[in-house]
Amino acid sequence: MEPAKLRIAVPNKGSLAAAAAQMLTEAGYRQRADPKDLVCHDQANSVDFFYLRPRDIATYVGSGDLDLGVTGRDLLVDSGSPATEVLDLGFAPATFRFAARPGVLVDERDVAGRRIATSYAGVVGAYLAERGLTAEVVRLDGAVENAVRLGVADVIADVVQTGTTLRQAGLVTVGEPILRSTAVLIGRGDPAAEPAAAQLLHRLQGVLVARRYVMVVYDVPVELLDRASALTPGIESPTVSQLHREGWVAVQSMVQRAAMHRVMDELYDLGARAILVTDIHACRL
Ligand SMILES: Nc1ncnc2c1ncn2[C@@H]1O[C@H](COP(=O)(O)OP(=O)(O)OP(=O)(O)O)[C@@H](O)[C@H]1O
Ligand SMILES: O=P(O)(O)OC[C@H]1O[C@H](OP(=O)(O)OP(=O)(O)O)[C@H](O)[C@@H]1O
Ligand SMILES: [Mg+2]
Repeated sequence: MEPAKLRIAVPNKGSLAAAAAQMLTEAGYRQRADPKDLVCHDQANSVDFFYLRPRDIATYVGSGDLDLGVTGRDLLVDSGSPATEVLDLGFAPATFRFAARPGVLVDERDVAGRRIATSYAGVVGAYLAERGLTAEVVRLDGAVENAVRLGVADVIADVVQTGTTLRQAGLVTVGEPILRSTAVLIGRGDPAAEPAAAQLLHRLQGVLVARRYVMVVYDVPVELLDRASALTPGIESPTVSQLHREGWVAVQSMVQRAAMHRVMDELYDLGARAILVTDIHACRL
């Protein structure tokens, strides 16, 4: 068997794993059938996928042993690896923040001199160093919200998504997030220089656009076409086709999913009819 042209790290479990595999599947790549598999060969695309702990992915990509990887921005920063962010994949959004018992800290600078529990010692260390603050960093593997209750630390620095875990532990966030994270594709150097990597990048960008946009089709009297087009300018320009009915045209255009209902209301109020919205399964702009 010929060696694969591209070797990619994918999270094997945790918050990123299912969404990463889903996105790669939508981009046309083969993913493992069994969640215990360590490797998946995608022969058709000449790609090998390696399933690794998300925390280790930046290490493999930074060393050049793997070409690309999917991980969290916070994990990339924490690793100190020379790997860099290639594409924001949008899923698994989370903030990374300080938290303590209510009233203990007024702002972020008050973490100085405290014991800070975290499983992201790299992120916290860099934050303190940048601001010239000193504090004792207590490294833990997880469930750090318990550290205050158990007396190991005064402050925690951890991933916050819904805030439920913090509330349960009786902690409140302090100041602005230390960083905002999402899942990212990481690489080394210029990944687009390698054709197989450039293709993966294009396919993932296509998935992101397909998720962000819907296709809107509607009929409108020709004298309202300019105003309707202004509501649905699309990415390039809307497609306009002749209708059999005299004086009417059909218009087709990509619209941001988040704006879809507002745009439909505005089109209807303008006089457009038969407004249909469909999902985009894949695209290449
Ligand atoms: N609610 C969340 N909890 C933890 N991580 C989250 C959450 N939402 C998004 N993430 C992101 O997922 C990544 C952490 O994933 P990881 O698999 O290491 O942790 P996990 O889901 O807590 O799994 P585990 O702790 O079981 O190893 C980080 O990039 C983090 O920002
Ligand atoms: O703001 P929330 O929606 O509550 O999510 C954030 C919490 O979820 C994660 O913990 P996880 O369950 O992964 O356990 P861990 O600390 O052992 O990793 C993370 O470390 C926070 O504790
Ligand atoms: Mg966790």
